[in-house]
Amino acid sequence: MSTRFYDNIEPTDAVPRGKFAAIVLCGGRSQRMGTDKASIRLGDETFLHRTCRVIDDVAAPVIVIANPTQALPTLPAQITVVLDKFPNEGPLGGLLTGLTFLNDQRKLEAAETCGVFLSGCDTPLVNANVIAEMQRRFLTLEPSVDALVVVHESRRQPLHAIYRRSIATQAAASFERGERSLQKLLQGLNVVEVPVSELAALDPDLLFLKNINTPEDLAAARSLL
Ligand SMILES: Nc1nc2c(ncn2[C@@H]2O[C@H](COP(=O)(O)OP(=O)(O)OP(=O)(O)O)[C@@H](O)[C@H]2O)c(=O)[nH]1
Repeated sequence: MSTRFYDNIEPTDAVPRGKFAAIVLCGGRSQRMGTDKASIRLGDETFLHRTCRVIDDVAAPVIVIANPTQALPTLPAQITVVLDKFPNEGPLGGLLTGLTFLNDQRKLEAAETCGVFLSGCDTPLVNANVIAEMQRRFLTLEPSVDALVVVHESRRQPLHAIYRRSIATQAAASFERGERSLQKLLQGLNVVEVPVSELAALDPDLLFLKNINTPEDLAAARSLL
């Protein structure tokens, strides 16, 4: 389906709370790290706590999709934990679990939600200003656009993206076809890309994209704090 680059626009007013929900994925095997990334500490907080705290500033509700066998660290009280329906099947199954939950839960503010920000828990230097800028842009897009995705070094970042709630159908179809890749899902969606250069003024070192997957990545991230 079509892809176009987003034309730069001026930021508008603050985005009303409740317009955007968020899904934070924290299952997975953490094989490269050798220990569950969700519970690793960065400064005073665990990865998962920090990620949720920052995203909670700009999205509600924030849903954590966890593996049923996972021992989760303490989280801010307002964060909802949902068990992954497809544990260890990868991020697409986690996204599908989260979207299904949001679409089913009428009690949640999600009824008014137009978009869902998706993140892993292993980018704990995520930046609320960057997400808010993406939200402002998302609100200006036509309803036919399914997702707004950051592009860094020519690669889409599906775990730093806003998806329309309605793409649960496409996510389910992709999953049922046996696909497990968010990149593959994006190929079938109407995507608007945000070149990372357009967000760099808000986070010049692009810390928001720093994926911490290995002990070496962790040492580098800790040296920044
Ligand atoms: N809920 C859920 N989250 C997942 C799953 N697989 C990966 N994630 C999360 O998605 C993000 C990206 O995961 P990856 O780094 O690609 O994989 P990983 O399993 O965490 O790590 P490796 O085993 O080292 O590849 C991380 O925040 C993971 O916690 C899954 O099956 N379910």
